[in-house]
Amino acid sequence: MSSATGSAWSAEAGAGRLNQPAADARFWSGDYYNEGHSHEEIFDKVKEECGVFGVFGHPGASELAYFGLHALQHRGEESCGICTSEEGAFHYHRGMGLVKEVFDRDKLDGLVGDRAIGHVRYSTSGSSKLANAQPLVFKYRDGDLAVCTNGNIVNEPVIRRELEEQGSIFQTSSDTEVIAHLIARSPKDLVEAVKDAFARLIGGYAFLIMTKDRLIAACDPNGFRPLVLGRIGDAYVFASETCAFETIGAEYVRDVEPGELLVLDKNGLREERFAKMERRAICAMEYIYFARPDSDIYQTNLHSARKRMGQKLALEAFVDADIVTGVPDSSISAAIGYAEQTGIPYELGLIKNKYTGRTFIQPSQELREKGVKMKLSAVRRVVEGKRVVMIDDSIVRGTTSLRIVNMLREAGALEVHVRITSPPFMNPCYYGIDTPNPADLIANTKSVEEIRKAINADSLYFLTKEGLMDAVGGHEGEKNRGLCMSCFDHDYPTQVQFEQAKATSCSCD
Ligand SMILES: O=P(O)(O)OC[C@H]1O[C@H](OP(=O)(O)OP(=O)(O)O)[C@H](O)[C@@H]1O
Ligand SMILES: NC(=O)CC[C@H](N)C(=O)O
Ligand code: SF4
Ligand SMILES: [Mg+2]
Repeated sequence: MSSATGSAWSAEAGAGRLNQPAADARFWSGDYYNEGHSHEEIFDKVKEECGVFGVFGHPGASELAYFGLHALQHRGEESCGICTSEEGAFHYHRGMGLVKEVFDRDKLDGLVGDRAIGHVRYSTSGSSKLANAQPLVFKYRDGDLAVCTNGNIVNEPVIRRELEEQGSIFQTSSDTEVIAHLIARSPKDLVEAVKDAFARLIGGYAFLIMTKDRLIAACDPNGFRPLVLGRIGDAYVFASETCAFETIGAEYVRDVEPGELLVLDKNGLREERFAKMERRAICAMEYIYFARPDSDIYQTNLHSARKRMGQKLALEAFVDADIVTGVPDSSISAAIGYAEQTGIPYELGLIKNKYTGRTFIQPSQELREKGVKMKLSAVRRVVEGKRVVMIDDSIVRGTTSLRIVNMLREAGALEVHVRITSPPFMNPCYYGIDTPNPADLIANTKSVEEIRKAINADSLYFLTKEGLMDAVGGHEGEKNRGLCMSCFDHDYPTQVQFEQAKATSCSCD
């Protein structure tokens, strides 16, 4: 095993151990809180996205949606909703919070019908409020229409403005609403109207659309967001991730292809297209971080892919150490891979408190100042006196790494070497991930050596794009072998400048 040298994405401390005070001393002193910043702002980072779930032809549609959404909860915790259809009559319930908080037996019993679409949300377009919770439900000339999406429509501000100028009145500030308007205004048959509407969109999205007699699923022409089709008995199901199928006992059939439109009605399943596949650009962060390890994307299991990322990291940046530890939960798989490849034992050096949600009540000022300790703790007896390799999936603002490195040192680690299973995250995402302001992305303003110093690590290494692509498997013969990596390389697969119009075109929140 050789150690990597000369990579633009690696840095090592000079001779001797780093014992400088935490670079982010204001965090530790509690200044941010004292200045009135909320916990959410302080901990603001790349947020997950959204999850969609659909059922067609099952008497227990709302229950399946409930369990499916519960399995997809990691994709969005702000709000959720389920809309069912019973012979053309729609029933729906939406609320702010987690699936288990928003729904109970009574609510589910009220959601009758043999078809449903459901959603868990992290907002990317339009603020986090009930009006923007999905599925969005409308009445149009042919009856009820419900829509939900995972993703982001880059040119939504332009379409919204155009529609407003033609008289449309929007009920929400969500980008998802434009598709409903485009469909409703078209004189064509539903499927043709939906195809025309999608043809107008630029961005990354996985949509589910339900009308009185149809359920339609569609993915953008680049395939940024995952969407899978499954079967349970005679019924069809759709989900953002296959883990939802495991939960409800459905069988995976296939992934929905970029530019594809699947239509379910009384005649069964029809496979159509609204666009030819553009460059395939599946979100690399799905493989690195967002999706659950027990899910598969294009039949690649996420735990296995992450393990390979860890193995690649070991090959690219070996460091002599006593133990390898992963930052729970998302980096455990990669840490196992790094340990397997190097022969350095994998240890549980860090523990995550599973009861820490995003919106926990802030207790005393003293505890708030040590906020991170509510989420993660170092296992002193495991790390004390050890040289530790710490694997994480990403460094966004750098706050997590800094806190964890310092926590490991406080627990007695002799050295802390940080290995990251993604390239430096330096550009914003326009395709359904809520990223901090580019100026707050640490890799946007700092070199790898500067980041290493800022997070107080003995060495730091980011997996190369090539290592990442090999680990994922990719799709031979296509540019980037089928992954979007724009947040690492700024090579956006679609136009993105519309996004900038947002601030000026839409005054709503
Ligand atoms: O550099 P930062 O801005 O701190 O962000 C990076 C961290 O954020 C994510 O973890 P997070 O704590 O959000 O959740 P997780 O428990 O799902 O990994 C990610 O896994 C990194 O650990
Ligand atoms: N994270 C997402 O996929 C968000 C979907 C949609 N853009 C919204 O904000 O509601
Ligand atoms: S820019 Fe990054 S987070 Fe956004 S879709 Fe591409 S890889 Fe995923
Ligand atoms: Mg993490």
